[in-house]
Amino acid sequence: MMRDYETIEADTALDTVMRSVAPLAPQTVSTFAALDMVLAEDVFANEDLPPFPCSSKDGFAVIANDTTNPRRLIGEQTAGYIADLQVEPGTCARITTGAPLPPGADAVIMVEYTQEADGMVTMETTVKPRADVRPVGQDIANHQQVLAAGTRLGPQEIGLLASLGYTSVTAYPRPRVAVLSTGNEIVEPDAQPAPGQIRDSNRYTLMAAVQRCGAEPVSLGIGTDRGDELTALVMQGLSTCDALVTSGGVSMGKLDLIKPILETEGQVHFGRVNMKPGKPLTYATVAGKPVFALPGFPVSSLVSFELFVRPALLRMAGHHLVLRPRIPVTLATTLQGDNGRPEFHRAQLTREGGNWVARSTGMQSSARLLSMVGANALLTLPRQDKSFEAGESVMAIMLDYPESEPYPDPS
Ligand SMILES: Nc1nc2c(c(=O)[nH]1)N[C@H]1C(S)=C(S)[C@@H](COP(=O)(O)OP(=O)(O)OC[C@H]3O[C@@H](n4cnc5c(N)ncnc54)[C@H](O)[C@@H]3O)O[C@H]1N2
Ligand code: MOO
Repeated sequence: MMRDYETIEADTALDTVMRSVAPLAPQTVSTFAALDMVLAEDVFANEDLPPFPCSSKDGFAVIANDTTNPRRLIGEQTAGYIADLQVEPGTCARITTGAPLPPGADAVIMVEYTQEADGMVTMETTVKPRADVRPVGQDIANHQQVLAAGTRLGPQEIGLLASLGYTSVTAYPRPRVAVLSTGNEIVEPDAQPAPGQIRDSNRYTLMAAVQRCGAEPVSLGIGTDRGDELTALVMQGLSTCDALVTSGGVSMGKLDLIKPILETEGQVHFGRVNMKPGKPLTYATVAGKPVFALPGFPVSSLVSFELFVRPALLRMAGHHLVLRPRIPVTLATTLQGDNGRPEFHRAQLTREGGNWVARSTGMQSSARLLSMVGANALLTLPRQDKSFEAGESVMAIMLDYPESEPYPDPS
């Protein structure tokens, strides 16, 4: 006999999920495979950068206060080694950008301000001491803290770590997430469905969504509606992964087996949420790991993922910022209200005259994945009898910041 699940509000459901997940144990990872991972340690410089005084221009290394003109060229210092040169009054050395400043010199004059003839260099301007010289430690001083634990590693942080020789760092690992499709009617996308069958889209949608939030998807394939088979797949997923996401089989049908399996193997925290789409969304923990049993309809599963699974996976990966931005938007057209459940209405936002304007993606059936295609926002429409009027302001969850300006046609 299936337990009767209380319907809870979406906010309460998210709270329940977020309370039960924690960041994974930090690991040592390659700096160069850590894009978008979260650093779990403070990082300090172990050397000065630049490590030697060097030129920031192509020109001549000189003694700034020397008044001799022209000066004798004693040699050249290019980047990558130390030449045997000593700059003294009356002399100068050719130098290139990034090359070490020869001993004796204290400034660089750009080649543009000089004339060179017969081994002599005429300076057409004066320079001050330290001009165009990058001193030791100017960019980073030894022992300085350069990154803080909790930082998300982007291109610049990865480059910074490389510049200090840190080829590995301690970071929160990417959660491994098992993804399972369920249902007797579901077949692989490359199959020709027999009458009554449909192709699996959810597993591919959800694995892509897992990857988008920086986690690692692991396919568990398709499970048919048999208790023993589904139980084995659930346990297999949890034995190798940090979280499990299933789709289908959580509603009221006689073959909707997922909830009872999760009840037997672990603890179901909720099994029904007051939202459209996604009402039968079920959340459980089994062996201490989160299990998200998403509804089978393709839009219901993806919207549920976006609202509940994504923030949980981000928290497991050590992120502090886990929620999408919420902004007020103006409706371009009238939308019918739903007096049954609060709705997450798929829409496209565009920037018009300083406002974000929302256009519905059309028919909002939970089966119609096209209602997600092109959507960059979910309008959060409260439950109400009357319609939402064109020009009215509603709140929206931004799914992606859309690029807001086209690049002018170069032709
Ligand atoms: N008597 C009731 N029936 C239903 C209720 C209800 O409250 N009482 N809730 C409805 C709502 S709301 C939803 S959402 C669905 C969710 O049901 P399930 O999670 O059990 O999903 P299924 O029945 O297995 O599938 C629903 C639908 O989606 C198709 N599907 C399933 N998996 C996939 C997949 N991997 N790829 C593509 N499409 C998939 C499946 O064939 C069905 O058409 O329940 C309502 N029913
Ligand atoms: O809650 Mo269901 O997701 O509306 O179709």
